[in-house]
Amino acid sequence: MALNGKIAVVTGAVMGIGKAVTELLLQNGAKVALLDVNRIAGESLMETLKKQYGQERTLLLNCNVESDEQIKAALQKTADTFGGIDILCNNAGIMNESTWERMVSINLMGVIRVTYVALEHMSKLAGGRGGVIVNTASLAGLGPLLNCPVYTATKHGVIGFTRAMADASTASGYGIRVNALCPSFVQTDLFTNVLSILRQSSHLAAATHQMIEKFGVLNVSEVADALLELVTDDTKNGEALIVVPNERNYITFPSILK
Ligand SMILES: NC(=O)c1ccc[n+]([C@@H]2O[C@H](COP(=O)([O-])OP(=O)(O)OC[C@H]3O[C@@H](n4cnc5c(N)ncnc54)[C@H](O)[C@@H]3O)[C@@H](O)[C@H]2O)c1
Ligand SMILES: CCCCC[C@H](O)/C=C/C=C\C/C=C\C/C=C\CCCC(=O)O
Repeated sequence: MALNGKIAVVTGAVMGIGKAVTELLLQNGAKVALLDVNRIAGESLMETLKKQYGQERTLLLNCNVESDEQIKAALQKTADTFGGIDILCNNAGIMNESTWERMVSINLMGVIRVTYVALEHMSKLAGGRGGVIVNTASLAGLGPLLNCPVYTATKHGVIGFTRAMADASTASGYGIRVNALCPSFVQTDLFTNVLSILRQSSHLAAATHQMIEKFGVLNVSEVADALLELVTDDTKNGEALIVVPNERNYITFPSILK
């Protein structure tokens, strides 16, 4: 898919990975609706983006992915303003094991909520043009992050949802590819904040630090580049792309159900 003139929605768009993805989509000619709950960072980012990419290519929408009402309003506003939706990046996510129900609601249910509303705009069966959805999962969607069992579960859930939606799309003719991105640790506020909690606590801290040493820490632009591959490569559907420093790999899943 060539990106020039395409219309993208990014959730969790104003910080970290979402911000880098937004900037890369804009650099490649797309228009981007930025959905986020952080109004202050959002408004400050919009000032910069409008100066750099013009007044008409970005839209900041206050949208909590826990709210169906806000999601519906945000996607309708995007479609009305830009003329449809071609690309959805489900990226909003948190890591907080002590408020784990909220984490499930954002990390997994948020992806499901936004996807179902987006289908009404994107699916060829609903009058849309088709397109592509990329879900930011994690390497923790493919194996355990030992002191984050619920986070691990949400990301496994995102990968399962991604693969089932990809197969459903092919079988039903939605015209939408659906893929998951699985980065290892990434240098963002989420990572820094969680590390500071980790330092104060936990007999599992040493094991986690070993994992961080083993995998290394990505910068956000490496992650955004990998996400762009999943958006632009029309052969990719139902894929989970692992991203670690200096390396990307597509997962081969067992073929029990095929
Ligand atoms: N940082 C990492 O090490 C890492 C690694 C792999 C995957 N991920 C995943 O990448 C995604 C982005 O993480 P990040 O590290 O950039 O985090 P971040 O905290 O830097 O940015 C997250 C963004 O999401 C927004 N957000 C949070 N809750 C929201 C909600 N309910 N509705 C809408 N927006 C909301 C925040 O305001 C923020 O702008 C998450 O899904 C995370 O699980 C992160
Ligand atoms: C090899 C798996 C890589 C997973 C990356 C994951 O998506 C993001 C991780 C970000 C930071 C993780 C660092 C340490 C986690 C350890 C403890 C966190 C405790 C958090 C809590 O109790 O809420």
